Amino acid sequence: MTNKLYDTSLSLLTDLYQITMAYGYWKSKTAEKEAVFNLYFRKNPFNGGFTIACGLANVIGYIENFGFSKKDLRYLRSMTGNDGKPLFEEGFLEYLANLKLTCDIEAVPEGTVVFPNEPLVRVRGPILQCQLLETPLLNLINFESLIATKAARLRLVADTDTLLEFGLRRAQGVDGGMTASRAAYIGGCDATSNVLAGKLYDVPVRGTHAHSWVMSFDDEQQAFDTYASVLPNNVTLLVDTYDTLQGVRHAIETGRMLEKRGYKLAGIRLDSGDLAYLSIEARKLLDAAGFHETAIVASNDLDETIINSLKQQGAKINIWGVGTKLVTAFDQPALGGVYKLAALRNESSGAETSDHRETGHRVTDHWVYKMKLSEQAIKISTPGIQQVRRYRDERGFMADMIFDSDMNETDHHLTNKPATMIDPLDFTKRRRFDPKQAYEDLLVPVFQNGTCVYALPTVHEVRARVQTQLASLHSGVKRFVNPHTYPVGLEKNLHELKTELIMKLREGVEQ
Ligand SMILES: Nc1ncnc2c1ncn2[C@@H]1O[C@H](COP(=O)(O)OP(=O)(O)OP(=O)(O)O)[C@@H](O)[C@H]1O
Ligand SMILES: O=P(O)(O)OC[C@H]1O[C@H](OP(=O)(O)OP(=O)(O)O)[C@H](O)[C@@H]1O
Ligand SMILES: O=C(O)c1cccnc1
Repeated sequence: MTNKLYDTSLSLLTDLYQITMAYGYWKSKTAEKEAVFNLYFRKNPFNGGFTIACGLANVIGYIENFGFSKKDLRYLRSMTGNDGKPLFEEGFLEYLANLKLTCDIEAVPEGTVVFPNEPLVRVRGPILQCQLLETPLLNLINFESLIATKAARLRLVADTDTLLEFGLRRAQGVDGGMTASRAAYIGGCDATSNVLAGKLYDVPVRGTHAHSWVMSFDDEQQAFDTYASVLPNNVTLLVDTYDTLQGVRHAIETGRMLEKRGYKLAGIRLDSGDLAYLSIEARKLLDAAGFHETAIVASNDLDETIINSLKQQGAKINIWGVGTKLVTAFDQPALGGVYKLAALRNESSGAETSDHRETGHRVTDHWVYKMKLSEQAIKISTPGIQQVRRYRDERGFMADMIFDSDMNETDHHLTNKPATMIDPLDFTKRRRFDPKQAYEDLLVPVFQNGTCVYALPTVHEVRARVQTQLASLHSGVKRFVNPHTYPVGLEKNLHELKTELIMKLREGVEQ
């Protein structure tokens, strides 16, 4: 289990409207009505072609600790409406005091490559409970997935070089720093400078030293020698405080002293100036002095574009330290994940309900399917108890098909007959998948009836998963400029259900 940063209950970490809606459900006696919500995003971040799912471990921690404490309830009791009277009645607060989550939750494992419109989390349970989870789930999944994706992009350009996350000082607050360090490691960083992330999340911790160390001595050589004497087994010297190449010469002197003592100069760090030119010149000096194994670390407002450019310029950099632009997801500060109601339990037994007749849907099953209309096609939600089937062949991932795992006909269809996937942008484009085609269903059970049934992988296993997932992805999807769109579509029955529902809802609006 992931260690907790906070020991207090986080059940009030939600938007007020979730609690007022919960009150509404309780008051109108619909709190227990079974609902299904899907969490998904609509666009890959950073104009990229993929996203890395991340944040599930913290979601599990949040849910396992869910509960309204006495202090939470006291606060809710103190809340008032426009008339100055209490917002919530006592019976509701008692209900919250005894509330235990009983939801079923399915989710895509952390470290999985995911794409727009695919459910990353599916929550099924009493609507009041599902509703209370909306904001925290989005908060936890959006940010970590964003940072894991940024780190994965950095890893793609850094290739086999070492990648260090240095962002804590520029991160958005304590939790922004903590979760960013975890997600950055998962996405592909090798270590963080954040010591608490090391302790709580088992992320490896690394670091060099700051300019202040050099500035606190009368001269740079003395600063380097003293540092090396104190920590001979961890010497990476920051060489740009005064004159970078002179700093490299001083570092070489310190390296000679270290070698006499049986240690090595692990590295030098460049933090300003032309990093291509300076790294090439520094490498020449180090090599000429026999320090072939001394690494060159670079930092200074780096991101994947600058690293790419530096590599193209032939920079001799082995280790990249990336802070601000990684942990703040500088060029896109949020992933726009949303959480939408997709179905409600059909409580009228047996026969079709009027809702079903309205949708014209031919399956007389357990659900009343729900969707949100919008003028913008991208904002129309997809109904259904969604699952994602990822087909693959020997070359890697082929396509992802979103289907309704509760439609009996569909299940039968999927297991025994070729499945048809419809391109959301052009309904005439269809792909057929043989039932024997290798596949993996992405959503796995995480909570059943409120109990965690998921064996959480270690952060190291999740990090390794990112790399195997990316290796299965076509290089065109991974390129940064105009990436190829990975095929994601709706299974035919789900597509037809969605189309019928849109038509019916539009007719209803026109009348
Ligand atoms: N050869 C290069 N090609 C592309 N970008 C580079 C190159 N060298 C450095 N950069 C990047 O250019 C940006 C500005 O670098 P510069 O050294 O001018 O920074 P600075 O912050 O002004 O310097 P200082 O830290 O001394 O104030 C940084 O993001 C840095 O990573
Ligand atoms: O540049 P980032 O990607 O955010 O990486 C972290 C930065 O933090 C440190 O700088 P410091 O706080 O000392 O400031 P300065 O180097 O900009 O003066 C370090 O020297 C890096 O430059
Ligand atoms: O260890 C480092 O070099 C470091 C740590 C934090 C920020 N910048 C650099």
